[in-house]
Amino acid sequence: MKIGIGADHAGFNRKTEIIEYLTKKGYDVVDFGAHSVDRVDYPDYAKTVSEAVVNKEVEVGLLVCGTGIGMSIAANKVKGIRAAHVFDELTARLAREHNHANVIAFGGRNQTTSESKIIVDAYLNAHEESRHQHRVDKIAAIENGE
Ligand SMILES: O=C(CO)[C@H](O)[C@H](O)[C@H](O)COP(=O)(O)O
Repeated sequence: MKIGIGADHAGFNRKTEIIEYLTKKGYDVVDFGAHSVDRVDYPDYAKTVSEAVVNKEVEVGLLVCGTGIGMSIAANKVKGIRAAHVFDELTARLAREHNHANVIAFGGRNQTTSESKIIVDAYLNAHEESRHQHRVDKIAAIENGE
């Protein structure tokens, strides 16, 4: 699976750890920056990763900022993105199963590395449940102004 990942300065170190973790597991991880802890703006990275998901350059996106909130808000402005702000194993799993989230956002400042790894594993190992498709379709209808 090809995964896109992005972070701001607050998520940079966690991004680095997650890239190493996922690469060792055999995932193909594309790093969309940031590339240092220099202060940057999270919407720039949310946009880049989200566009890569929509354009099918990657299958899913992972976004890390301080809390995950800003990244999720920004990512959801990109048409076709269902970004979930997740904070534990359950929310990460259900984001995929129920909400068909194609992006997850989480915090580099409010959780530990091992908690982030649990979140990422839960999301990547989960599968979209077809019984929720009609609800996801209704989200798309809202996005399309229907
Ligand atoms: O905006 C955020 C979450 O909603 C992110 O956590 C940012 O990383 C955070 O706002 C950055 O804050 P800083 O004080 O500029 O480091």
